[in-house]
Amino acid sequence: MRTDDDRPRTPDRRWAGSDFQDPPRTGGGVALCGACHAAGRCRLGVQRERLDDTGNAWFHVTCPRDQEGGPNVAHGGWTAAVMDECLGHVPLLNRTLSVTAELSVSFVKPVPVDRPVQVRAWVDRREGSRWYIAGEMSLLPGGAVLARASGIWVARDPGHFDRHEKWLAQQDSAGSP
Ligand SMILES: CCCCCCCC(=O)SCCNC(=O)CCNC(=O)[C@H](O)C(C)(C)COP(=O)(O)OP(=O)(O)OC[C@H]1O[C@@H](n2cnc3c(N)ncnc32)[C@H](O)[C@@H]1OP(=O)(O)O
Repeated sequence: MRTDDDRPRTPDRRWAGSDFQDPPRTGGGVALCGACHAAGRCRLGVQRERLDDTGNAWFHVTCPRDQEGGPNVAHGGWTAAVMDECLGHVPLLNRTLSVTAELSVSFVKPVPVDRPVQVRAWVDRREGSRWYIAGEMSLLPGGAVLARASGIWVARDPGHFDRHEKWLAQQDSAGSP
């Protein structure tokens, strides 16, 4: 029986001609990834983003109720995903496609659901193709820190995803071990 996993992979036309450096954005300036592009909104709840003159990127985020973990607080996976998303947008805001190579998250306080929080992200340093990026999530108003994150993003050329598709096809044609 054929399953979803067996379906031949066809080129994804949504990205045709895209260099991935200038993705579609919402009215709030939020860069949309593949599935969020289709949904027309950031499904993680990032509502606004901007880069200021000093190199800080600012994000307004609200944890959706369907990401609740404990009562009225976010699942930790949501917090990690949002930090990945926001920190990873810093190269994009500088017109550079990159992918997450490493991510470390400190969960300082539970994050309330259905309540706006703020994420600030900045570049600590750059070495070769590596961007060392850090950030923190804080409560609004007041600014109490809820989470901190840091990681390494590696700049990629637009052929990154095509090369991955070819690599995947090679893995599939190699068969089971
Ligand atoms: C809006 C549309 C855009 C969508 C963007 C979406 C972004 C994402 O979703 S990211 C998703 C999660 N991340 C991923 O999928 C990444 C998966 N990993 C990879 O693709 C590869 O391991 C990758 C690219 C990180 C490194 O590949 P690799 O073949 O090792 O690259 P290579 O050319 O040898 O190394 C490149 C650089 O990365 C460094 N590097 C590689 N891996 C790591 C690592 N884990 N930690 C730190 N540095 C690393 C190398 O030292 C090298 O540095 P330099 O250029 O300064 O010499």
